[in-house]
Amino acid sequence: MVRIPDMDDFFSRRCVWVNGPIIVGAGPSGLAVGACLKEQGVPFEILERSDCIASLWQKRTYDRLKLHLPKQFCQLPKMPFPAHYPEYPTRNQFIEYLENYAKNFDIKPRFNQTVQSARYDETSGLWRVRTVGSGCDAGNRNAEIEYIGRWLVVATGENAEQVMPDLDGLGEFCGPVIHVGEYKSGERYRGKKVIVVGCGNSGMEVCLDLCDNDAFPSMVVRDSVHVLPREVLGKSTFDLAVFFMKWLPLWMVDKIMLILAWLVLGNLEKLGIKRPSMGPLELKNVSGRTPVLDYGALSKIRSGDIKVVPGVKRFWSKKVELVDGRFVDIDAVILATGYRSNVPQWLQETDFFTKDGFPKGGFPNNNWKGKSGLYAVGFTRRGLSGASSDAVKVSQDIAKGWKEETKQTRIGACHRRCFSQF
Ligand SMILES: Cc1cc2nc3c(=O)[nH]c(=O)nc-3n(C[C@H](O)[C@H](O)[C@H](O)COP(=O)(O)OP(=O)(O)OC[C@H]3O[C@@H](n4cnc5c(N)ncnc54)[C@H](O)[C@@H]3O)c2cc1C
Ligand SMILES: NC(=O)C1=CN([C@@H]2O[C@H](COP(=O)(O)OP(=O)(O)OC[C@H]3O[C@@H](n4cnc5c(N)ncnc54)[C@H](OP(=O)(O)O)[C@@H]3O)[C@@H](O)[C@H]2O)C=CC1
Ligand SMILES: O=C(O)C(=O)Cc1c[nH]c2ccccc12
Repeated sequence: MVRIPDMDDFFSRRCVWVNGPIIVGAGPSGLAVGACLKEQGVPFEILERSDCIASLWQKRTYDRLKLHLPKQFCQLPKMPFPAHYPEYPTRNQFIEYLENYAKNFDIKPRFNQTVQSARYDETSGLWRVRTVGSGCDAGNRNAEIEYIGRWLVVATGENAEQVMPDLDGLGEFCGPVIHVGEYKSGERYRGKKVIVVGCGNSGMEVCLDLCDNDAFPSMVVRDSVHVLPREVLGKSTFDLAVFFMKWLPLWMVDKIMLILAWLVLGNLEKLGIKRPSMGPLELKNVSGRTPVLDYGALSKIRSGDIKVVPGVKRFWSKKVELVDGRFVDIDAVILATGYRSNVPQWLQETDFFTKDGFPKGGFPNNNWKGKSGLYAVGFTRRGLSGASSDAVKVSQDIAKGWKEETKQTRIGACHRRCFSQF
């Protein structure tokens, strides 16, 4: 990377030339592309808004979190998990693995660099990526830098921003309100009545954690949700789904999943949990809604320790009014209302990315490659295994282009040297 002093512009924004791809995000996706590029000898720069790698995992996940999928579906390319890791590594083990991954491939992201805009300059054929310094480093804070390069890899993730729904009356509620991204453990909720809005994997597990800490959770199920057993006869449900998908069409695998769920978990409608009309895998494909893998929340629902309630009508200072007209006294609110991509906030491009911040086309089509050197990694709705497969494809494609361009530059330089002799 070369700093070009005479390109500092009128507002003294530094410009930095990147001889290779500019990667936005140092989560598992960004690290995986980095590792694959290193192997091919392609230089790159990773820009990360936080002050550490995998900030989602380090800063926005709760203490008891483990990977929901068996480890073979969660490892990144070219470096397996250590053999002593359990089938479902803990959050700390996963972070340790990622730290070692970065160290092993000598990946050094530029931290505290929030990408604010990225646009393709047709005239020069280059991407111009503007960052603003963030974090506590006073020298760096608010400093603007423009990174310029031939390729741009979007690796900011499907979960870049917390979804904070505009719930009626929430401003009038007197107690604490947090998004689940801020939740660490149920300790501070001991003895408290807590409403958890949302019943995805986060909402379910937080309710379980609240029970384990002697709190009294009510979980909002506003519509319907697919709950599947984590394992069937000691075999991971996800593993089974992947196995069946090799031989059978999706709708048939969905039917099998539902039969297995019914056999292991029984009929959930009695518990106030309706299933969507679409099957779990099809729904994940179409809308991104991940089926909940049951970690023990269902038995707490059965025992009445977790109350299932319908949608929220509005909040009052110390209670919540539900759509069925009931009022429930509450001390705290946890919004487990999901996440969204932030790509539309900074990427000035509408050909490849939709307004939801996902690449067009959808998995397994070519949703990793756009035009003019633009790429996406980690938007397949297939978790870490999808990110890994994207990273391999993207790095190979970029390496091909990079080698081609450097060869041409060398030939150009050679021509210039030859001509200069005359
Ligand atoms: C609680 C939770 C548990 C999960 N468990 C699993 C699991 O067990 N198995 C599985 O396969 N998947 C799981 N997932 C899915 C998750 O998406 C992946 O695990 C993984 O984190 C995706 O990696 P990523 O690099 O694409 O995105 P992220 O991990 O979100 O990383 C993106 C990075 O980009 C940075 N960034 C964002 N915007 C900007 C910007 N404008 N400028 C600079 N940097 C920016 C972020 O700070 C972040 O560090 C889980 C998700 C959550 C929320
Ligand atoms: N260990 C693991 O592997 C874990 C993995 N994860 C993953 O992280 C990702 C995010 O999960 P999660 O945080 O649960 O988010 P999800 O997007 O999966 O779930 C969000 C939930 O909030 C509900 N919701 C959204 N807005 C409202 C509203 N206004 N009123 C009422 N309910 C609302 C949704 O309901 P509706 O469906 O009706 O829109 C849904 O139930 C997922 O991919 C998940 O699999 C999360 C936790 C643990
Ligand atoms: O946790 C996520 O977000 C994932 O995408 C991984 C995942 C967990 N459970 C699943 C069920 C179907 C497809 C992906 C997942």
